[in-house]
Amino acid sequence: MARQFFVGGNFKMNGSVESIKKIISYLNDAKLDPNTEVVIAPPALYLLLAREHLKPGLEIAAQNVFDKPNGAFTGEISVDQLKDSNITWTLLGHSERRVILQEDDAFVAAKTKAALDGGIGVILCCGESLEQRESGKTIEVVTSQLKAVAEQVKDWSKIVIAYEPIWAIGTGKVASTEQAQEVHAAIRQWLKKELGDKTAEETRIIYGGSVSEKNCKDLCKQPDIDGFLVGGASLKPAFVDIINSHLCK
Ligand SMILES: O=C(CO)COP(=O)(O)O
Repeated sequence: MARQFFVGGNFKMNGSVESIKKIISYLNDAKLDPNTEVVIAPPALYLLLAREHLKPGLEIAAQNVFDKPNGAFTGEISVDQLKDSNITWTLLGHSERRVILQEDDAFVAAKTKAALDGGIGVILCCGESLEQRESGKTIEVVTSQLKAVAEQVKDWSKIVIAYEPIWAIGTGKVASTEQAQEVHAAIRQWLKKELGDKTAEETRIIYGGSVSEKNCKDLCKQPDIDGFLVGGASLKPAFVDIINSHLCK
């Protein structure tokens, strides 16, 4: 079974009511490849606005969710609150949260479990720093981030893995097609070993890190690259070209 191409737009802490409405109306009017699953992740404050305006068939992700069901957790959002707002996905484990907000593997795993248990799909981010890459630890780092989740979650059918090398995020320094394919293939190999053939065959592994309308066409031809998680370019009209890049696969 061919894996459906998946493109996520991570707006990070960018946008306003006006600019997000503009991006959404651009997406609503654009001719998008119907075979690509499209999910945008605006800041939490704009999730409902996005759901209200984005056309059906295009999905919305939170950028984070908490692992407790409700209660005294100031500043956090629960899985049930996402569901109540028709938000069907969440990003988790983004390197900006791992590094700046010091989220560790166990916390990312607990949140992944909570989201999946509640029926929310997870775009699970992993990736190495430049230092780790230069010391040959890329595969070890990425698989240990995934292993923490595999210890708590056996059913990966609602997980999309986003491989995002930290050194390529927001730097304009995209991983080469060979570098990206090598890590994606290693992740698939790891999935096969830890979770079996079916999970390895069916799990989407998408690439993130300075993806643009220029580099997406070569990247998407790689056999183990099943889509993209796009930061900066998801705020621009170029996002549509990235969504449609699959057409040239
Ligand atoms: O972090 C990213 C997506 O989650 C990638 O960001 P950029 O596309 O801006 O490099």
